[in-house]
Amino acid sequence: MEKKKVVIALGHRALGNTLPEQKEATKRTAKIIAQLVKEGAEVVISHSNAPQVGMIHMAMNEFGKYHPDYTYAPMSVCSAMSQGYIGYDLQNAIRAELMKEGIYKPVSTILTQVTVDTYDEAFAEPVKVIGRVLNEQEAEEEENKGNYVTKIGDGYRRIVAAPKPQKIVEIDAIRALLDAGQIVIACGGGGIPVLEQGTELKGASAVIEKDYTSGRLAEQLDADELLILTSVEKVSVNFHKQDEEELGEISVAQAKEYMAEGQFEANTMLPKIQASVEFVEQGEGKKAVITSIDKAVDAYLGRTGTVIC
Ligand SMILES: Nc1ncnc2c1ncn2[C@@H]1O[C@H](COP(=O)(O)OP(=O)(O)O)[C@@H](O)[C@H]1O
Ligand SMILES: NC(=O)OP(=O)(O)O
Repeated sequence: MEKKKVVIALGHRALGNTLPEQKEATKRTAKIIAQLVKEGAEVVISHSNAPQVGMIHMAMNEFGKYHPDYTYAPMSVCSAMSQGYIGYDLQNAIRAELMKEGIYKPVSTILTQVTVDTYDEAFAEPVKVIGRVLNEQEAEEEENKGNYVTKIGDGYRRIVAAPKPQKIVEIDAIRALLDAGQIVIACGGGGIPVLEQGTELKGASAVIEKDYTSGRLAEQLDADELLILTSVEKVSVNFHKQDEEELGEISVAQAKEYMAEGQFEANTMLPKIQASVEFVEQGEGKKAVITSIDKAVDAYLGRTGTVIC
């Protein structure tokens, strides 16, 4: 059995949107992670957090209404809470599945901070959708608080800045655990965004795109593979058009051509392709795979998914 160092990026489908959904979804996801471990994958897991961070932010602000000395809950604090909440469900579910398989491996969640650039242009143009669908009145209330919203379909969603990840502050701790044969959940929700100010790290009002951070994590751990688990088995060109075509194995050059043609939707598929390309360009033999959570094991074994290498 081939041992491979794999960074797994879990999307919405692997986690669900609400508390009960997350409890169930993480159990299903944990079974898949345990299968990957059985197949020889040494895994570090990162994950989405947009629904959860939005929910936490809303709950914190609701709580504040009843406390006169309450201050606005910073997005960075909500990101930290989302890492703890998702990590808690995920690490327990993975631990249980590994035990069922007779595998002993400690599983832990590392609260991970990721630096961003104060001058990142993303701060001027919020695009990252978080939280649940809002009605018109709720959207107006958010705007009155100084938050941003966008109309999607019949409703509204909150949007925040999504600056690019720079340094993963806790990378040495993540690497030490991985090297010790342990399973690590890290960089959840793209990492808690922080600004470096001298010796201090100051929380930034943003949510980092987890696909970009996952790519950065895979680079810094010198992983063999970046496995992005989303809701489609394969990436398509001409997506949702009559001549839609699913992609199997493509080269970095092909991926770049498709990106230049605008084949991938910004803020959903484009970050996955971009992160894959940047990771694969790091060195000989690196591979990025994009597939659905349900097909993860097949894709890991080379039987499906869109592979960029
Ligand atoms: N070219 C494309 N090929 C396949 N899926 C695409 C494409 N462009 C956009 N998508 C959409 O991207 C979605 C995955 O992105 P997103 O929901 O942000 O993922 P996740 O939460 O899993 O990270 C798919 O469900 C699909 O609807
Ligand atoms: N932080 C992040 O990228 O979350 P989503 O994948 O849920 O948008």
